[in-house]
Amino acid sequence: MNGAEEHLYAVIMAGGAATGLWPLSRRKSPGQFLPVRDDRSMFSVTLERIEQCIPKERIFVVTSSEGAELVSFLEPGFHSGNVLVEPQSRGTAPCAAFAAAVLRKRDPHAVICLLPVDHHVEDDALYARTLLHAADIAVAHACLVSIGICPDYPETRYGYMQVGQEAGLSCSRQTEGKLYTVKTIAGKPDRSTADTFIQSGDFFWNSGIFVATMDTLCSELRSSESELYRDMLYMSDAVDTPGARNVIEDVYSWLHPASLDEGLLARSTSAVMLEGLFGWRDLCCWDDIALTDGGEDDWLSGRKPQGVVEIDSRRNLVKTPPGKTVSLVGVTDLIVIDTGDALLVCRRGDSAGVCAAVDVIRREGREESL
Ligand SMILES: Nc1nc2c(ncn2[C@@H]2O[C@H](COP(=O)(O)OP(=O)(O)O[C@H]3O[C@H](CO)[C@@H](O)[C@H](O)[C@@H]3O)[C@@H](O)[C@H]2O)c(=O)[nH]1
Repeated sequence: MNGAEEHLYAVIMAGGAATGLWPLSRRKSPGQFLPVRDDRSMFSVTLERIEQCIPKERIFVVTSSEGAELVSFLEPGFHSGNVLVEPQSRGTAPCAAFAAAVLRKRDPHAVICLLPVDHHVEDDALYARTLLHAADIAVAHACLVSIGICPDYPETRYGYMQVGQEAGLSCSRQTEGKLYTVKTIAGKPDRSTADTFIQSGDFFWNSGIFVATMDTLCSELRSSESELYRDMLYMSDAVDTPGARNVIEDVYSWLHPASLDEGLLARSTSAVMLEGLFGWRDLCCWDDIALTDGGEDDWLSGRKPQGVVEIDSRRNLVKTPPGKTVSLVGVTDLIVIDTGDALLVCRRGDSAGVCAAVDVIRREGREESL
Protein backbone atom coordinates (compact mmCIF):
# COMPACT_ATOMS: atom_id res chain seq x y z
CA MET A 1 0.00 0.00 0.00
CA ASN A 2 1.47 3.37 -0.90
CA GLY A 3 1.28 6.61 1.10
CA ALA A 4 -1.77 8.11 -0.60
CA GLU A 5 -3.96 5.03 -0.19
CA GLU A 6 -3.47 4.71 3.55
CA HIS A 7 -4.73 8.23 4.12
CA LEU A 8 -7.39 8.28 1.43
CA TYR A 9 -10.83 9.54 2.52
CA ALA A 10 -14.04 9.96 0.58
CA VAL A 11 -16.49 12.75 1.27
CA ILE A 12 -19.84 12.13 -0.38
CA MET A 13 -21.52 15.48 -0.96
CA ALA A 14 -25.20 14.65 -0.56
CA GLY A 15 -26.86 17.83 0.69
CA GLY A 16 -28.21 19.19 -2.59
CA ALA A 17 -31.93 19.65 -3.16
CA ALA A 18 -32.18 17.28 -6.17
CA THR A 19 -35.13 19.33 -7.43
CA GLY A 20 -34.68 17.83 -10.91
CA LEU A 21 -36.28 14.67 -9.52
CA TRP A 22 -39.43 16.39 -8.25
CA PRO A 23 -42.11 15.35 -7.36
CA LEU A 24 -40.47 12.23 -5.91
CA SER A 25 -37.60 14.29 -4.50
CA ARG A 26 -38.85 16.49 -1.65
CA ARG A 27 -37.25 18.48 1.14
CA LYS A 28 -37.90 15.69 3.63
CA SER A 29 -36.87 12.93 1.23
CA PRO A 30 -34.23 14.26 -1.19
CA GLY A 31 -33.83 12.39 -4.48
CA GLN A 32 -30.34 11.11 -3.76
CA PHE A 33 -31.73 8.84 -1.03
CA LEU A 34 -34.69 7.47 -3.00
CA PRO A 35 -34.92 4.36 -5.14
CA VAL A 36 -35.41 6.47 -8.24
CA ARG A 37 -34.60 3.70 -10.67
CA ASP A 38 -34.53 0.17 -9.30
CA ASP A 39 -34.81 -0.49 -5.62
CA ARG A 40 -31.53 1.22 -4.71
CA SER A 41 -30.79 4.85 -3.97
CA MET A 42 -28.03 6.90 -5.60
CA PHE A 43 -26.44 7.13 -2.17
CA SER A 44 -26.23 3.35 -1.74
CA VAL A 45 -24.94 2.86 -5.28
CA THR A 46 -22.31 5.59 -4.78
CA LEU A 47 -21.24 4.11 -1.47
CA GLU A 48 -20.77 0.66 -2.97
CA ARG A 49 -18.72 2.15 -5.82
CA ILE A 50 -16.42 4.05 -3.48
CA GLU A 51 -15.91 1.02 -1.25
CA GLN A 52 -13.96 -0.52 -4.12
CA CYS A 53 -11.03 1.71 -3.23
CA ILE A 54 -11.71 3.25 0.19
CA PRO A 55 -12.76 1.32 3.31
CA LYS A 56 -16.08 2.28 4.85
CA GLU A 57 -14.50 3.72 7.99
CA ARG A 58 -12.86 6.38 5.80
CA ILE A 59 -16.01 7.29 3.88
CA PHE A 60 -17.88 10.35 5.13
CA VAL A 61 -21.13 11.89 3.98
CA VAL A 62 -22.13 15.54 4.35
CA THR A 63 -25.86 16.05 4.23
CA SER A 64 -28.97 17.61 5.80
CA SER A 65 -30.64 16.28 8.96
CA GLU A 66 -33.27 14.60 6.74
CA GLY A 67 -30.45 13.07 4.69
CA ALA A 68 -28.75 11.80 7.86
CA GLU A 69 -31.91 9.95 8.91
CA LEU A 70 -32.16 8.37 5.48
CA VAL A 71 -28.49 7.31 5.59
CA SER A 72 -29.05 5.42 8.84
CA PHE A 73 -32.23 3.86 7.44
CA LEU A 74 -30.66 2.81 4.12
CA GLU A 75 -27.23 1.85 5.41
CA PRO A 76 -27.56 0.81 9.07
CA GLY A 77 -23.91 -0.32 9.05
CA PHE A 78 -22.63 3.14 8.12
CA HIS A 79 -20.83 4.66 11.10
CA SER A 80 -22.96 7.52 12.44
CA GLY A 81 -19.80 9.48 13.34
CA ASN A 82 -19.06 9.66 9.61
CA VAL A 83 -22.33 11.45 8.86
CA LEU A 84 -21.74 15.20 8.98
CA VAL A 85 -24.98 17.12 9.32
CA GLU A 86 -25.21 20.61 7.86
CA PRO A 87 -27.74 22.98 9.41
CA GLN A 88 -28.40 24.49 5.96
CA SER A 89 -27.35 23.84 2.42
CA ARG A 90 -24.71 26.40 1.44
CA GLY A 91 -23.22 24.74 -1.63
CA THR A 92 -20.24 22.52 -2.24
CA ALA A 93 -17.47 24.83 -0.97
CA PRO A 94 -18.85 25.07 2.61
CA CYS A 95 -19.59 21.33 2.43
CA ALA A 96 -15.91 20.70 1.63
CA ALA A 97 -14.77 23.10 4.36
CA PHE A 98 -16.96 21.33 6.94
CA ALA A 99 -15.53 17.96 5.94
CA ALA A 100 -11.98 19.38 6.07
CA ALA A 101 -12.67 20.76 9.56
CA VAL A 102 -13.57 17.27 10.80
CA LEU A 103 -10.93 15.30 8.90
CA ARG A 104 -8.15 17.68 9.89
CA LYS A 105 -8.68 16.49 13.47
CA ARG A 106 -8.79 12.80 12.50
CA ASP A 107 -5.86 12.69 10.12
CA PRO A 108 -3.76 15.73 9.21
CA HIS A 109 -2.31 13.71 6.31
CA ALA A 110 -5.72 12.96 4.83
CA VAL A 111 -6.08 12.86 1.06
CA ILE A 112 -9.66 13.84 0.36
CA CYS A 113 -11.87 12.81 -2.56
CA LEU A 114 -14.84 15.16 -2.78
CA LEU A 115 -17.52 13.17 -4.57
CA PRO A 116 -21.00 14.18 -5.69
CA VAL A 117 -23.67 11.61 -4.89
CA ASP A 118 -25.68 11.96 -8.09
CA HIS A 119 -23.45 10.34 -10.70
CA HIS A 120 -23.92 7.39 -12.99
CA VAL A 121 -20.68 5.50 -13.71
CA GLU A 122 -20.33 2.69 -16.22
CA ASP A 123 -17.01 1.19 -15.10
CA ASP A 124 -16.78 1.23 -11.31
CA ALA A 125 -13.37 -0.47 -11.25
CA LEU A 126 -11.85 2.17 -13.54
CA TYR A 127 -13.53 4.89 -11.46
CA ALA A 128 -11.78 3.47 -8.39
CA ARG A 129 -8.43 3.33 -10.20
CA THR A 130 -8.90 6.90 -11.40
CA LEU A 131 -9.44 8.12 -7.83
CA LEU A 132 -6.23 6.34 -6.77
CA HIS A 133 -4.35 7.88 -9.71
CA ALA A 134 -5.70 11.33 -8.77
CA ALA A 135 -4.72 10.77 -5.13
CA ASP A 136 -1.17 9.86 -6.12
CA ILE A 137 -0.83 13.03 -8.17
CA ALA A 138 -2.36 15.09 -5.38
CA VAL A 139 0.22 13.73 -2.93
CA ALA A 140 3.26 13.75 -5.21
CA HIS A 141 2.70 17.21 -6.70
CA ALA A 142 0.55 19.09 -4.16
CA CYS A 143 -2.16 19.69 -6.80
CA LEU A 144 -5.90 20.18 -6.67
CA VAL A 145 -6.92 17.39 -9.05
CA SER A 146 -10.26 17.72 -10.81
CA ILE A 147 -11.70 14.90 -12.90
CA GLY A 148 -12.80 15.90 -16.40
CA ILE A 149 -14.83 13.92 -18.92
CA CYS A 150 -14.31 14.15 -22.66
CA PRO A 151 -17.66 15.50 -23.90
CA ASP A 152 -19.54 13.73 -26.68
CA TYR A 153 -22.28 16.32 -27.14
CA PRO A 154 -22.84 19.98 -26.17
CA GLU A 155 -24.50 19.46 -22.77
CA THR A 156 -25.70 22.74 -21.23
CA ARG A 157 -26.26 21.37 -17.71
CA TYR A 158 -22.60 20.72 -16.92
CA GLY A 159 -19.72 23.05 -16.18
CA TYR A 160 -16.69 22.85 -18.47
CA MET A 161 -12.91 23.03 -18.05
CA GLN A 162 -10.59 24.27 -20.77
CA VAL A 163 -7.28 22.46 -20.65
CA GLY A 164 -3.82 23.54 -21.64
CA GLN A 165 -0.75 21.35 -22.15
CA GLU A 166 -0.46 17.82 -20.85
CA ALA A 167 0.82 18.30 -17.33
CA GLY A 168 3.67 15.79 -17.55
CA LEU A 169 3.59 14.95 -13.83
CA SER A 170 4.62 11.44 -12.96
CA CYS A 171 3.26 9.30 -10.16
CA SER A 172 3.39 5.68 -9.10
CA ARG A 173 -0.12 4.66 -10.09
CA GLN A 174 -1.42 5.54 -13.54
CA THR A 175 -4.61 5.07 -15.52
CA GLU A 176 -4.91 5.67 -19.25
CA GLY A 177 -6.51 9.05 -18.49
CA LYS A 178 -4.32 11.98 -19.51
CA LEU A 179 -3.40 14.74 -17.12
CA TYR A 180 -3.67 18.37 -18.22
CA THR A 181 -3.13 21.83 -16.82
CA VAL A 182 -6.38 23.74 -16.37
CA LYS A 183 -6.59 26.98 -18.36
CA THR A 184 -10.06 28.23 -17.58
CA ILE A 185 -13.28 26.95 -16.14
CA ALA A 186 -16.75 27.79 -17.39
CA GLY A 187 -20.11 27.48 -15.68
CA LYS A 188 -23.08 25.86 -17.38
CA PRO A 189 -23.11 27.37 -20.89
CA ASP A 190 -25.92 28.22 -23.26
CA ARG A 191 -26.30 25.98 -26.31
CA SER A 192 -24.19 28.02 -28.74
CA THR A 193 -21.37 28.40 -26.22
CA ALA A 194 -21.49 24.65 -25.57
CA ASP A 195 -21.24 24.10 -29.35
CA THR A 196 -18.14 26.31 -29.45
CA PHE A 197 -16.59 24.40 -26.55
CA ILE A 198 -17.11 21.06 -28.28
CA GLN A 199 -15.72 22.32 -31.59
CA SER A 200 -12.61 23.73 -29.93
CA GLY A 201 -11.63 20.25 -28.73
CA ASP A 202 -9.93 21.52 -25.59
CA PHE A 203 -12.95 21.66 -23.28
CA PHE A 204 -13.92 18.81 -20.94
CA TRP A 205 -17.01 18.38 -18.83
CA ASN A 206 -16.38 19.20 -15.19
CA SER A 207 -17.51 16.10 -13.28
CA GLY A 208 -17.54 17.97 -9.97
CA ILE A 209 -15.09 15.40 -8.50
CA PHE A 210 -12.02 16.85 -6.75
CA VAL A 211 -9.08 15.20 -5.02
CA ALA A 212 -6.53 17.02 -2.83
CA THR A 213 -4.42 16.52 0.25
CA MET A 214 -5.49 18.26 3.43
CA ASP A 215 -2.55 20.66 3.06
CA THR A 216 -3.50 21.58 -0.50
CA LEU A 217 -7.18 21.94 0.30
CA CYS A 218 -6.35 24.22 3.24
CA SER A 219 -3.94 26.38 1.26
CA GLU A 220 -6.43 26.65 -1.65
CA LEU A 221 -9.14 27.68 0.82
CA ARG A 222 -6.81 30.15 2.52
CA SER A 223 -5.91 31.91 -0.71
CA SER A 224 -9.28 31.73 -2.53
CA GLU A 225 -11.91 31.73 0.21
CA SER A 226 -10.16 33.28 3.20
CA GLU A 227 -13.32 33.79 5.29
CA LEU A 228 -14.39 30.20 4.68
CA TYR A 229 -10.88 29.10 5.63
CA ARG A 230 -11.15 30.93 8.97
CA ASP A 231 -14.58 29.38 9.53
CA MET A 232 -13.12 25.96 8.75
CA LEU A 233 -10.43 26.44 11.43
CA TYR A 234 -13.06 27.64 13.90
CA MET A 235 -15.22 24.56 13.26
CA SER A 236 -12.17 22.31 13.40
CA ASP A 237 -11.19 23.60 16.85
CA ALA A 238 -14.68 22.73 18.07
CA VAL A 239 -14.76 19.18 16.65
CA ASP A 240 -15.16 16.56 19.40
CA THR A 241 -16.00 19.21 22.02
CA PRO A 242 -19.44 19.48 23.69
CA GLY A 243 -20.05 22.83 21.94
CA ALA A 244 -19.37 21.53 18.42
CA ARG A 245 -22.99 21.56 17.25
CA ASN A 246 -23.49 25.19 18.34
CA VAL A 247 -20.31 26.29 16.61
CA ILE A 248 -21.36 24.59 13.37
CA GLU A 249 -24.82 26.16 13.55
CA ASP A 250 -23.26 29.59 14.18
CA VAL A 251 -20.87 29.26 11.28
CA TYR A 252 -23.58 28.09 8.89
CA SER A 253 -25.79 31.02 9.92
CA TRP A 254 -23.31 33.46 8.38
CA LEU A 255 -21.74 31.39 5.61
CA HIS A 256 -22.34 32.62 2.06
CA PRO A 257 -23.33 30.08 -0.58
CA ALA A 258 -20.31 29.08 -2.67
CA SER A 259 -19.39 26.31 -5.05
CA LEU A 260 -16.13 24.41 -5.39
CA ASP A 261 -16.13 25.34 -9.10
CA GLU A 262 -16.20 29.10 -8.54
CA GLY A 263 -14.77 29.29 -5.04
CA LEU A 264 -11.78 27.01 -5.46
CA LEU A 265 -11.19 25.58 -8.92
CA ALA A 266 -11.54 28.87 -10.83
CA ARG A 267 -9.06 30.62 -8.51
CA SER A 268 -6.64 27.76 -7.99
CA THR A 269 -3.00 28.03 -8.94
CA SER A 270 -2.36 24.31 -8.48
CA ALA A 271 -5.29 22.80 -10.41
CA VAL A 272 -4.78 20.01 -12.91
CA MET A 273 -7.40 17.93 -14.69
CA LEU A 274 -7.25 14.16 -14.91
CA GLU A 275 -9.30 12.65 -17.68
CA GLY A 276 -11.90 10.18 -16.40
CA LEU A 277 -12.53 7.37 -18.88
CA PHE A 278 -14.96 5.41 -16.75
CA GLY A 279 -18.17 6.41 -18.58
CA TRP A 280 -20.04 9.10 -16.73
CA ARG A 281 -23.15 11.17 -16.62
CA ASP A 282 -24.84 13.29 -13.99
CA LEU A 283 -28.25 12.19 -12.72
CA CYS A 284 -29.95 15.57 -12.61
CA CYS A 285 -33.40 14.80 -13.90
CA TRP A 286 -35.77 12.05 -15.05
CA ASP A 287 -34.34 11.90 -18.56
CA ASP A 288 -30.93 11.07 -17.04
CA ILE A 289 -32.47 8.31 -14.95
CA ALA A 290 -34.17 6.82 -18.01
CA LEU A 291 -30.89 6.72 -19.91
CA THR A 292 -28.79 4.97 -17.30
CA ASP A 293 -27.76 1.36 -17.46
CA GLY A 294 -30.10 -1.36 -18.56
CA GLY A 295 -31.23 0.79 -21.47
CA GLU A 296 -34.52 2.48 -21.86
CA ASP A 297 -36.40 -0.56 -23.08
CA ASP A 298 -35.49 -2.32 -19.88
CA TRP A 299 -36.73 0.61 -17.82
CA LEU A 300 -39.72 1.37 -19.94
CA SER A 301 -41.14 -2.06 -20.49
CA GLY A 302 -39.35 -4.81 -18.56
CA ARG A 303 -39.68 -3.01 -15.24
CA LYS A 304 -42.87 -1.13 -15.86
CA PRO A 305 -44.53 -0.55 -12.50
CA GLN A 306 -47.53 -2.66 -11.70
CA GLY A 307 -50.76 -0.87 -12.36
CA VAL A 308 -49.63 0.84 -15.58
CA VAL A 309 -51.72 -0.04 -18.61
CA GLU A 310 -50.44 1.14 -22.00
CA ILE A 311 -52.55 1.00 -25.16
CA ASP A 312 -50.89 2.08 -28.41
CA SER A 313 -48.29 3.77 -26.23
CA ARG A 314 -44.53 3.44 -26.28
CA ARG A 315 -41.39 4.69 -24.62
CA ASN A 316 -43.19 6.24 -21.65
CA LEU A 317 -41.50 6.49 -18.27
CA VAL A 318 -44.11 6.07 -15.56
CA LYS A 319 -43.80 6.00 -11.77
CA THR A 320 -46.92 5.63 -9.68
CA PRO A 321 -47.66 4.97 -6.02
CA PRO A 322 -48.34 1.30 -5.22
CA GLY A 323 -51.94 0.33 -5.82
CA LYS A 324 -52.71 3.12 -8.29
CA THR A 325 -53.83 2.21 -11.79
CA VAL A 326 -52.68 4.49 -14.61
CA SER A 327 -53.57 4.00 -18.25
CA LEU A 328 -51.78 5.59 -21.15
CA VAL A 329 -53.55 5.56 -24.49
CA GLY A 330 -51.94 6.61 -27.76
CA VAL A 331 -49.01 8.51 -26.24
CA THR A 332 -45.27 8.14 -26.71
CA ASP A 333 -42.19 9.57 -25.03
CA LEU A 334 -43.90 10.87 -21.91
CA ILE A 335 -42.60 11.08 -18.36
CA VAL A 336 -45.34 10.64 -15.78
CA ILE A 337 -44.29 10.75 -12.13
CA ASP A 338 -47.16 10.49 -9.69
CA THR A 339 -46.64 10.67 -5.94
CA GLY A 340 -50.27 10.83 -4.94
CA ASP A 341 -50.10 14.46 -3.78
CA ALA A 342 -48.20 15.78 -6.82
CA LEU A 343 -47.94 14.88 -10.48
CA LEU A 344 -45.36 15.61 -13.17
CA VAL A 345 -46.20 15.13 -16.83
CA CYS A 346 -43.69 16.15 -19.46
CA ARG A 347 -42.27 15.05 -22.77
CA ARG A 348 -39.09 12.97 -22.68
CA GLY A 349 -36.19 15.31 -23.35
CA ASP A 350 -37.88 18.17 -21.45
CA SER A 351 -37.55 16.94 -17.87
CA ALA A 352 -34.73 19.37 -16.99
CA GLY A 353 -37.49 22.00 -17.03
CA VAL A 354 -38.92 20.58 -13.80
CA CYS A 355 -36.54 22.86 -11.85
CA ALA A 356 -38.37 25.88 -13.33
CA ALA A 357 -41.69 24.35 -12.24
CA VAL A 358 -40.31 23.86 -8.73
CA ASP A 359 -39.26 27.55 -8.65
CA VAL A 360 -42.82 28.61 -9.50
CA ILE A 361 -44.30 26.28 -6.87
CA ARG A 362 -41.89 27.78 -4.31
CA ARG A 363 -42.74 31.38 -5.31
CA GLU A 364 -46.43 30.58 -4.98
CA GLY A 365 -45.77 29.40 -1.43
CA ARG A 366 -47.05 25.86 -1.91
CA GLU A 367 -44.51 24.51 0.54
CA GLU A 368 -46.39 21.26 1.10
CA SER A 369 -45.54 20.27 -2.48
CA LEU A 370 -41.80 20.81 -2.07
N1 LIG B 1 -23.54 18.53 1.60
C1 LIG B 1 -23.87 19.29 0.59
N2 LIG B 1 -23.89 18.80 -0.65
C2 LIG B 1 -24.25 19.62 -1.64
C3 LIG B 1 -24.62 20.96 -1.43
N3 LIG B 1 -24.93 21.52 -2.62
C4 LIG B 1 -24.78 20.55 -3.54
N4 LIG B 1 -24.36 19.40 -2.94
C5 LIG B 1 -24.07 18.12 -3.59
O1 LIG B 1 -23.01 18.34 -4.49
C6 LIG B 1 -23.22 17.63 -5.70
C7 LIG B 1 -23.28 18.60 -6.89
O2 LIG B 1 -24.16 19.62 -6.57
P1 LIG B 1 -25.15 20.33 -7.56
O3 LIG B 1 -25.67 21.55 -6.91
O4 LIG B 1 -26.16 19.31 -7.98
O5 LIG B 1 -24.21 20.76 -8.74
P2 LIG B 1 -24.52 20.65 -10.24
O6 LIG B 1 -25.57 21.62 -10.60
O7 LIG B 1 -24.75 19.22 -10.62
O8 LIG B 1 -23.13 21.14 -10.87
C8 LIG B 1 -21.92 20.57 -10.46
O9 LIG B 1 -21.79 19.25 -10.95
C9 LIG B 1 -21.78 19.15 -12.41
C10 LIG B 1 -21.61 17.70 -12.80
O10 LIG B 1 -22.43 16.89 -12.10
C11 LIG B 1 -20.60 19.97 -12.95
O11 LIG B 1 -20.57 19.88 -14.37
C12 LIG B 1 -20.73 21.42 -12.51
O12 LIG B 1 -19.60 22.14 -12.96
C13 LIG B 1 -20.80 21.46 -10.98
O13 LIG B 1 -19.58 21.03 -10.42
C14 LIG B 1 -24.51 16.84 -5.50
O14 LIG B 1 -24.14 15.55 -5.06
C15 LIG B 1 -25.24 17.60 -4.41
O15 LIG B 1 -26.08 16.76 -3.61
C16 LIG B 1 -24.60 21.46 -0.08
O16 LIG B 1 -24.92 22.61 0.20
N5 LIG B 1 -24.22 20.59 0.86
